[in-house]
Amino acid sequence: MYKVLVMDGISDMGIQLLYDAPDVEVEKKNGLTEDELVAIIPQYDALLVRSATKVTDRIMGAGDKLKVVGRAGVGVDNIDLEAATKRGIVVINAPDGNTIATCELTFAMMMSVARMIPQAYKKTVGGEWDRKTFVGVELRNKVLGVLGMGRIGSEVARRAKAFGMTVLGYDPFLTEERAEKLGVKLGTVNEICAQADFITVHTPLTSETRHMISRPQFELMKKGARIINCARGGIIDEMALVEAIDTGIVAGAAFDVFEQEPPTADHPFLNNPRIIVTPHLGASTVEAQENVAIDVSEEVLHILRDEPFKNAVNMPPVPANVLNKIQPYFGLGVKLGEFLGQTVEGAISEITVSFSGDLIDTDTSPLTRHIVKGVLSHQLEGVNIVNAMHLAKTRGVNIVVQTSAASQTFTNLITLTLKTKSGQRTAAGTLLAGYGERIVQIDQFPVDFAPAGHLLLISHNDKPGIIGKVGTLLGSNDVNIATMQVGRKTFGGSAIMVLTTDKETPKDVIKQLEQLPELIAVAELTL
Ligand SMILES: NC(=O)c1ccc[n+]([C@@H]2O[C@H](COP(=O)([O-])OP(=O)(O)OC[C@H]3O[C@@H](n4cnc5c(N)ncnc54)[C@H](O)[C@@H]3O)[C@@H](O)[C@H]2O)c1
Ligand SMILES: O=C(O)CC[C@@H](O)C(=O)O
Repeated sequence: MYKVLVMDGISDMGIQLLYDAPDVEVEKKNGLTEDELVAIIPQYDALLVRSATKVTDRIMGAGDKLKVVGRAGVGVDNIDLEAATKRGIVVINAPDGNTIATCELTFAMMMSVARMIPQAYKKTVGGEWDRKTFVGVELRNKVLGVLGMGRIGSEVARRAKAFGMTVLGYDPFLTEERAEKLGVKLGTVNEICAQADFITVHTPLTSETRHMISRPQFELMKKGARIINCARGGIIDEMALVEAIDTGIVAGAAFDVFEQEPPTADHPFLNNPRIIVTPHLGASTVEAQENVAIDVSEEVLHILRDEPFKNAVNMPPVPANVLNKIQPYFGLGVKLGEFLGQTVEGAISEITVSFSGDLIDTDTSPLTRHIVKGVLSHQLEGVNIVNAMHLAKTRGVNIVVQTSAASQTFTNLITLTLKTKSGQRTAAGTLLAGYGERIVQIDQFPVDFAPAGHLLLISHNDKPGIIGKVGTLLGSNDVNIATMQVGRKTFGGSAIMVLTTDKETPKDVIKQLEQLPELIAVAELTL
């Protein structure tokens, strides 16, 4: 008999499947502390949670029989994935079940912010009959900017069209064909900020999306813009928003999520008459809670019964013989993917991986998953080696895997090419005895550096003095260069420079570098 512990008030209707299973015993509990969970978890084979329970390393460490942790929802920020993977515990989520609920909350928020419904309600029930203060705006003929056009963003865009809005969208994975199908015009974040009357965000919270709307973006906005965040706290800079309201740029905002949840009593959103708030209710509908609970229950049963499953967000076991051979390359594969993934702009349409040397006569698919994970990790939340291929496929990214008989120079070589609308970029990496992971080629240029830390990738014209100029500019801005690699094909032609710096290069220093006449492009990467 498998024992399943269900926390956080997950829908009973949704887990009926588990109650009905002859080989499962279900127990429901709420509000346990970490210590209490650590004490009881050894009895259970599966743990189901929403977002309230933090599934920590300690809890999983105590879960002697624990095979699976199920998250009834999308975000797995409350589960220590690394700890689960380390212990062979499968973590599953339910990515589709709350899309409509969150999309509809976004619309409710957009209409509420347009018509100030919560503020009007508060005054009316307080005994005031104030019809002058609450003159709102219509959605029809307005421009809606949608940042993040995945499951929820696409549904929001569809509904906005029905309201007669023009929709501008931005998503690094949105191709023109898909945008056209959705009736969405593509734009950059800054273009959208400058043109939209309403802006809604639907991205994960990543290092790239944290504060993607901050003071510079607010400064671009039309007077009277309205902002909605039903995705994750931190995508919009909360303090910059309050400032933009105070200076009259933003007319209103609606937030379901906060940088810190719950927000403290003195949070500036809580007493601002232009900001309406809800306590992370995006997924809180009867239907969504049932959907996510059904999805997660089905998967938990598959995993407990050793049947195939699909929504794992962490690592599956790899056969020992394959693992022994290819495990040493996993780190290189991820780094190579992360490196090249950060150098391309726009939607990736094809990822080509070519293995040569020692890597040709083994099953490289787990290694390919690591590489694809690395490529996608800057754009997508929760991407890992279990779901990387699936995510690439659902976003229309074609994956080509090739082997080439031998590498003339290296005993092993992984060559990665990413194709986008604006062209393609290639990088190759090798595991070098005594030196570890090295990137040895970028496009047509031979290089040799360790893919780690803060990097500056500079394309430039091979002119005397350029290295000195870059070095002086960085040095005078207190950016210390740890290593430097220069690659060129011909004297005086185009060339590439890869610098490792001891700290992140500030954005204004990048701008100064870009102004050097010999420089073609500068990219700042962190690995
Ligand atoms: N408020 C709630 O209760 C609630 C409920 C469900 C989901 N969510 C959150 O909503 C967000 C969207 O969920 P989803 O199911 O649509 O996810 P999704 O993965 O389907 O879509 C996210 C999209 O963001 C895009 N993206 C990544 N980086 C970007 C960037 N820098 N700029 C623009 N776009 C970028 C991705 O390409 C992807 O298409 C997530 O943060 C999720 O955790 C909140
Ligand atoms: O369980 C919840 O209510 C949170 C839902 C949401 O944030 C998610 O990521 O799915």
